[in-house]
Amino acid sequence: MTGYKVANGNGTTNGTNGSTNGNKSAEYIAQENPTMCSRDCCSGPGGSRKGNTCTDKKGAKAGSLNTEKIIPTPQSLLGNGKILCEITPEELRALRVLNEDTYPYEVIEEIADFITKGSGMRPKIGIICGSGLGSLADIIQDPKIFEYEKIPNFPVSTVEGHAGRLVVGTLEGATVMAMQGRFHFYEGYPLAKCSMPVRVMKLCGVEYLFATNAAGGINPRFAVGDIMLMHDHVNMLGFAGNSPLQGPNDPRFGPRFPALVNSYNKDLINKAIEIGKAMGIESNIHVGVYSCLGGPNYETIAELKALRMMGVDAVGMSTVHEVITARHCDMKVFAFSLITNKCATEYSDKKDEEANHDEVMAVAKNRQKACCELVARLIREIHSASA
Ligand SMILES: O=P(O)(O)O[C@@H]1C[C@H](O)[C@@H](CO)O1
Ligand code: HPA
Repeated sequence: MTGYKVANGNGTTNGTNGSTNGNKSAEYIAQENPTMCSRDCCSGPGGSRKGNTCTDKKGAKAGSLNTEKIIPTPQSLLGNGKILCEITPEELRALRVLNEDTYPYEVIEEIADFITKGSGMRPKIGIICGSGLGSLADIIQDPKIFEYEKIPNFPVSTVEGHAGRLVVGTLEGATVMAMQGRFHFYEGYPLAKCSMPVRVMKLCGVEYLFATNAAGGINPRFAVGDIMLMHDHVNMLGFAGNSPLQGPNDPRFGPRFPALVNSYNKDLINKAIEIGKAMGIESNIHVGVYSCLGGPNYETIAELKALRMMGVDAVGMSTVHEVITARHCDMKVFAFSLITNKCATEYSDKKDEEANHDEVMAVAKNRQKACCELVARLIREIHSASA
């Protein structure tokens, strides 16, 4: 095979003829090597890293293990437009999707088909569970569960408090699908990939997006455990030239230049305020502006001061790109932040004023009952109004 050949186990570097080459530390090689395929399993020292399960070494002679390390290059995999290793067209397509920032309509359609056929449902309401709020999906009845890693072309969750499962079922009579685990920009995913599941929801039949998050309270009136109903956002990643809608626009999802005023459905906000009153938690319910930063670090005092001056009430690391994607494809949006920590806007040496993810998770756990009730009651209202 072809590839990029580097130092072998002796610390020496081999040229194409296998001899030591003092001038180069590594060089491009083009040769047939019957003992290795070009996949990970054979690229480690001594051949297979995954328990010698490789089946591509048909020509290998017993005892002829090659200790040279071959790092595949694009050129080594593609020769005259032909794939030189054994890879099926489906695997090749999956690799392409994995490497692209945006998902073609057809791939999203396939994922949606996989979910609607697998669950036998066309959900009407989509829920995205924020950090520590996975219990929003636990109250779904007759759940059909899809692990992210088993959904074709789906990313995987890497953050604690985000289980990585899609739960489809019914809640208060309505058909719902919930993401127990979202994708964040700081995990290394481009924004279009972070919010791709919203488009999957759309093609599954979802009309309403419920997006939830854990957030730091910047508004001094907010207390830990309060719920802020989002009525607007400041898209800091957008200020920096980043958008989930970047790249070619597919009009089957929505227009090139969508308007975002009135993104957060006023009827749903008003209904949620009424529900908060009925639950006896009206003093813990606020309406405000959320801003998403890239993370994963929490904000500096100067950043928090600046956000406050801009009119931001709560800060987090998600949701905005999901809302943009949902509005682009004309979904109705309801979103709230659970205030898991108060953000300091004055300098202090107090360690307990520093945000940390354990605290975020603990507060979310404590408040999950109230969050679940709010969501369930609002879904009941939507469902009964449409019945
Ligand atoms: O997924 P959300 O926005 O709820 O998670 C927040 C933001 C970070 O992922 C994490 C920080 O503690 O919680
Ligand atoms: N900042 C950003 N993201 C967060 C915070 C915070 O203070 N709390 C929970 N998620």
